[in-house]
Amino acid sequence: MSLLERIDSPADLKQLSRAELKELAGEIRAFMIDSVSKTGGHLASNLGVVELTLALHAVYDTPSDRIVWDVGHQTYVHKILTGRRERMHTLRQTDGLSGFTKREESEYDAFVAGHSSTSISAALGMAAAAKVKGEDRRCVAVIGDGAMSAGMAFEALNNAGAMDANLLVILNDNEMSISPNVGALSNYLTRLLSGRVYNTMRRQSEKLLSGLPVLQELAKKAEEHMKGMVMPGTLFEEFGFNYLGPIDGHDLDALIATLTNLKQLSGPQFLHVVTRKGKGYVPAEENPLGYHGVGKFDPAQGVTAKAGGKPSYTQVFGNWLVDMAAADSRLIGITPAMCEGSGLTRFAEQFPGRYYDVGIAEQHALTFAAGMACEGLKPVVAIYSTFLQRAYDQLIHDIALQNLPVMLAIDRAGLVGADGPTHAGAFDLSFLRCVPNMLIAAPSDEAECRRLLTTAYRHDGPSAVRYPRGTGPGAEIEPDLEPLPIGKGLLRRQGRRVAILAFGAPLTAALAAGENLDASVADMRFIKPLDRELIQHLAETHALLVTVEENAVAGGAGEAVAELLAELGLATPIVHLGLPDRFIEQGEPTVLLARVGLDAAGIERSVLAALKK
Ligand SMILES: Cc1ncc(C[n+]2csc(CCOP(=O)(O)OP(=O)(O)O)c2C)c(N)n1
Ligand SMILES: CC(=O)[C@@H](O)[C@H](O)COP(=O)(O)O
Ligand SMILES: [Mg+2]
Repeated sequence: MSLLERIDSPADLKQLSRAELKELAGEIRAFMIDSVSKTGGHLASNLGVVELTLALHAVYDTPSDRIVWDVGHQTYVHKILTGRRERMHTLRQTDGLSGFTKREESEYDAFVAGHSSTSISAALGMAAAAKVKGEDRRCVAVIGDGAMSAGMAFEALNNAGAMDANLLVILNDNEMSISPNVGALSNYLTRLLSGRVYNTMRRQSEKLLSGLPVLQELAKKAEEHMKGMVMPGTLFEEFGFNYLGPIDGHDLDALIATLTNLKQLSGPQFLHVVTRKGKGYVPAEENPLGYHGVGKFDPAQGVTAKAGGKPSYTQVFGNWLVDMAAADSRLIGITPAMCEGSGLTRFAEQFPGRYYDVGIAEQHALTFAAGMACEGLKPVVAIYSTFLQRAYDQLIHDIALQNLPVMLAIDRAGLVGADGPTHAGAFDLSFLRCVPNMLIAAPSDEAECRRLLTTAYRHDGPSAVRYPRGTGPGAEIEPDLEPLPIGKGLLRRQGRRVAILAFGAPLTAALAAGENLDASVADMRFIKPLDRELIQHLAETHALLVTVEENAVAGGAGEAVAELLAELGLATPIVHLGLPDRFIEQGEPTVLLARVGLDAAGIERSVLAALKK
């Protein structure tokens, strides 16, 4: 029996000798590489935190002590150690384990994550709650150097450093976000590690430590291991934390000794740990970006690039951006730390002077774009629907209120599959369409995507084009940069009695359902402004209208159509198909769409049920 097979909870871990823990780290890595190669997942980040996770569960008394993992994409080791090893083959699959932390899944998951930079706030809240309730527990936030760059992390540090909360923040510094980390904080951390700050600080720390017996002891231990040092860190000390580190995050002895000491200290503590993303699997160490999120792969071969096939919507956007940038020197491309995922790689290479990765900073990304737009430039912010949620006030207050020509290229609109509810783009149509001045479009295929991108870009005001993760139906893309008429849809199928109004990607399923039902089917293209004439015509010539969208029904495009019918005084019955009023778990996209009735069969069923009524 392997050591790993003996671990069903952190209590089992505490029975192991130090040598066994080290052996276990190797077993966990081998297990994870094998497991993730079959399920897909965030491999590199997890390989980097094996020792840190082991040390945390060996030292802290979980689940009573709270460990809050930032983003939650690096919690596979935590899952393996907390009774979920045997379900790891279901990770990110339909009805399987979540790829992130999830409170319903385990009492060891202290907080739900998926979006970054929330861990310090949440752990601080827990620490403050423990104090209010008179409970004795430690609260730990584990945050990556990428996640640390977000404003929210600094809001939390600002609050925590001035509070007497028993909070430990562990900065897991691997010099990577998804792509290489960017920004002044990242430069600062690099300087800290390079020793320039470190050496000066070390001299100061010797003085400072003379009055602190526990820290002195800790310093000695760390020195014994020749791996780590104790020193005050300028920035984090200024925020009111005791800063410790940097220590080697793959040295179990140093980690356990340090955490054991820190556990005894009260007040805000900050531990800087240095790890290597992808540690222990050479292809991932050499290419942490390529192994941040992987699909299934052969571990012996590593991840291989797939050639050919239909371009994804992301690629359609990326190609359009390069072409439009060549045509218009005012175009600026902005990403909040999602260069590859948003399809900006070619643009970044070809137009480095007009490309901005602003870090994990969605709010800043939008206001930064607004500033550029004020000066006559044409910013395009490439952003996932789910992360745009972070920047809502910036959209309203800094962009729409001033009617600035900032274009949002909203990727991952609708259900996203394996990432699940934290990453679903379920709400953008609802929260965008109530904002004055917005132009909002949703393409139903790749060719239309390119044309709607041009339409939105040429529009002199705020605009958004939303498109889904993955590929579309495979439409032939014209290379030109021709816009479409704003607020005009297209009747794609003339039928009888029933008119299906499709917004964006669901058009393909709507057309299939329309064939079987002999229904009219319209490709609406625009959510705002709506095609009033087309809707009025369809309402006057059909007995039933059915709207279809991959967005929450509540507040979505369908409700916009209903509002228009009411305004026009038309009483045509209308049915709204879209995402229901609950969060949709992760799974195979086709399965999920079928479950929410947005595949062809589901649309057909809903229409027939409505006709019966
Ligand atoms: C608000 C938000 N924006 C963007 C992302 C996408 N994202 C997920 S992980 C990640 C990089 C995080 O880097 P870091 O915290 O250093 O963790 P690492 O992957 O290096 O372990 C990004 C940008 C996100 N999850 N949440
Ligand atoms: C954890 C995180 O937020 C990202 O890594 C995300 O999982 C990427 O999603 P895509 O695979 O859709 O780019
Ligand atoms: Mg990192």
